Amino acid sequence: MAMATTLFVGGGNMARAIIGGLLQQGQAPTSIVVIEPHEATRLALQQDLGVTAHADSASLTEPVDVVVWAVKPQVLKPVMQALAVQLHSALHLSIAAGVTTAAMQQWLGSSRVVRAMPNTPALIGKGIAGLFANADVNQADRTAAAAVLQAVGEVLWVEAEAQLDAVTALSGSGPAYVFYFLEAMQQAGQQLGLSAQQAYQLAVATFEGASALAARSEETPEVLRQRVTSKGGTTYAATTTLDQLDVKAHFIAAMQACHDRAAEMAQEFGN
Ligand SMILES: NC(=O)C1=CN([C@@H]2O[C@H](COP(=O)(O)OP(=O)(O)OC[C@H]3O[C@@H](n4cnc5c(N)ncnc54)[C@H](OP(=O)(O)O)[C@@H]3O)[C@@H](O)[C@H]2O)C=CC1
Ligand SMILES: O=C(O)[C@@H]1CCC=N1
Repeated sequence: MAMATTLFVGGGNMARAIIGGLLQQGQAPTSIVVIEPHEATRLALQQDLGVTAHADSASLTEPVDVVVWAVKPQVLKPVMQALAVQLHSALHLSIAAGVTTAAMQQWLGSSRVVRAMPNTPALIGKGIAGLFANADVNQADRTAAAAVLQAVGEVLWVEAEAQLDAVTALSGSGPAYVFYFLEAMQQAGQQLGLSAQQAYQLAVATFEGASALAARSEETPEVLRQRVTSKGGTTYAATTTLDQLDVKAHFIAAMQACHDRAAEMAQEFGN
């Protein structure tokens, strides 16, 4: 029998991304088990990644060290409660948006709970995840939980649990804003006479280049923006239009809505 160390409950998009990272880091496929009710998803995980996937916990015979909870927040409570006794001795790492450590500790009857907010660039090892654990969680458990997410990118600990809702508004949902922006740039490029493919290539390369420049530069984004903006030139025409339309304020409002939804989900799915 394989010695299981990591169990994923829920084998969807995020679970798959993290499992891929763990395997790339050299974790043996035999040490990763997934519980996933959807048969096609189970088969894909087994065939593509070589991990074991069960339909439910009845077939779970392996000992489990770390459980990664990767189901939707809506179903987390009943799923956790159903498996709490069976997984009592494990360290629990939840990636579900909104749901608090206090609620999960209660459902699991365990204090060994770490909460994380990862993002989908984890799929290519370029994720960033916010992590939170309350004072009950010891250093060894914090390190073990962080190691799971470090397999797919950077990690950032926050001091207050509420800050995870801000992490959600920034980096958790953030990739969607970037893709939204790419869609807009592609659409504009086409309207301005480029092909869809040309516009997309230019937009993606611009995002990649500008992000890499920001990451390497010591300057603020404001200064970097000013360097693109020649006096009376084209960028100025674009950014003054953005300012006139109050795009920054609208963007901040969108992120506020994201943050507020995360906090609301804690009430909706955490009781
Ligand atoms: N996607 C993202 O960018 C991010 C997501 N998250 C969080 O990650 C979690 C998972 O999200 P994501 O991967 O996108 O969602 P998915 O819907 O892709 O994955 C969830 C999976 O859990 C399965 N599932 C449902 N019920 C059970 C059960 N009882 N036992 C085991 N598995 C079950 C679902 O199967 P079925 O489809 O058949 O219901 C599905 O395959 C969410 O809590 C979300 O808040 C966090 C950060 C970023
Ligand atoms: O949209 C969501 O609820 C999840 C959490 C962060 C990204 N996706």
